[in-house]
Amino acid sequence: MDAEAAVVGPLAEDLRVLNELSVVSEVDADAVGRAREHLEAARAILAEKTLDGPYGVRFTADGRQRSWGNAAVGLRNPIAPPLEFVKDDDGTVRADYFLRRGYEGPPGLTHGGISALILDQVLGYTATVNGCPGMTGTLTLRYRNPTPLGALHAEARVDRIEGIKAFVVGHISDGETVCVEAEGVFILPRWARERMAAEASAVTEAPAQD
Ligand SMILES: CCCCCCCCCC(=O)SCCNC(=O)CCNC(=O)[C@H](O)C(C)(C)COP(=O)(O)OP(=O)(O)OC[C@H]1O[C@@H](n2cnc3c(N)ncnc32)[C@H](O)[C@@H]1OP(=O)(O)O
Repeated sequence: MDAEAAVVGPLAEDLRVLNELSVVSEVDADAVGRAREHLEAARAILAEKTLDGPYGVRFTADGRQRSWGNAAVGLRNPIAPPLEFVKDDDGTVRADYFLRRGYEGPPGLTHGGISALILDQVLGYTATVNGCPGMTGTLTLRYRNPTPLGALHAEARVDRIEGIKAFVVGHISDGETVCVEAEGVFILPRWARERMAAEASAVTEAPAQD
């Protein structure tokens, strides 16, 4: 982990813990007031200098991609569980992750929208690392069984690629039972196709160099 990650990663982790405590703390009103004074002091420090827009995608000096603001994988984003992916030799992508009690939907269970967030990211990443990057065109979910909170597993594989479209399938399980199944269509957008075509044509038309 680089030096910046070592600073901002723990901040996001602190905020994940605070998110959960906001839901489950049972301290009295006076204690909540005291905690909020500390949080206000922290907010004022962090707000001293901020970006003007979203974090976006940045690159390290050695070319690695940083999606630190991403809501599913972002190192800096306390909303992200975060997910960390492992790619198998056959192209399957897996992630073991842990959902705290702040991700609750039905009582005691994972919110269905959070499962959608995770599957969107896992399936989209799978398309990308298998050579067919694109935006989510369609994501279809089947909630087969209730999804608990806590330790969970997601995985995905490319079913087929048709030109600019990757059809990816995956699921979330609690380690034993499949809870949510997903199918996604990931499409290289028209603007990206046009840019790639323009770049290819510029290379073809460039005068030969001696
Ligand atoms: C390391 C990086 C990892 C990245 C992981 C990312 C995970 C997260 C991904 C997201 O959350 S992305 C955010 C959610 N998605 C969007 O906001 C996408 C918004 N929609 C669009 O940008 C465009 O509608 C889209 C890129 C999906 C398609 O626009 P195009 O102008 O490229 O479509 P076009 O009309 O040229 O159609 C191209 C083909 O796709 C098909 N198509 C278009 N829209 C579709 C759709 N929505 N679903 C399925 N197929 C679709 C269309 O029928 C056609 O098929 P054929 O070539 O077979 O004729």
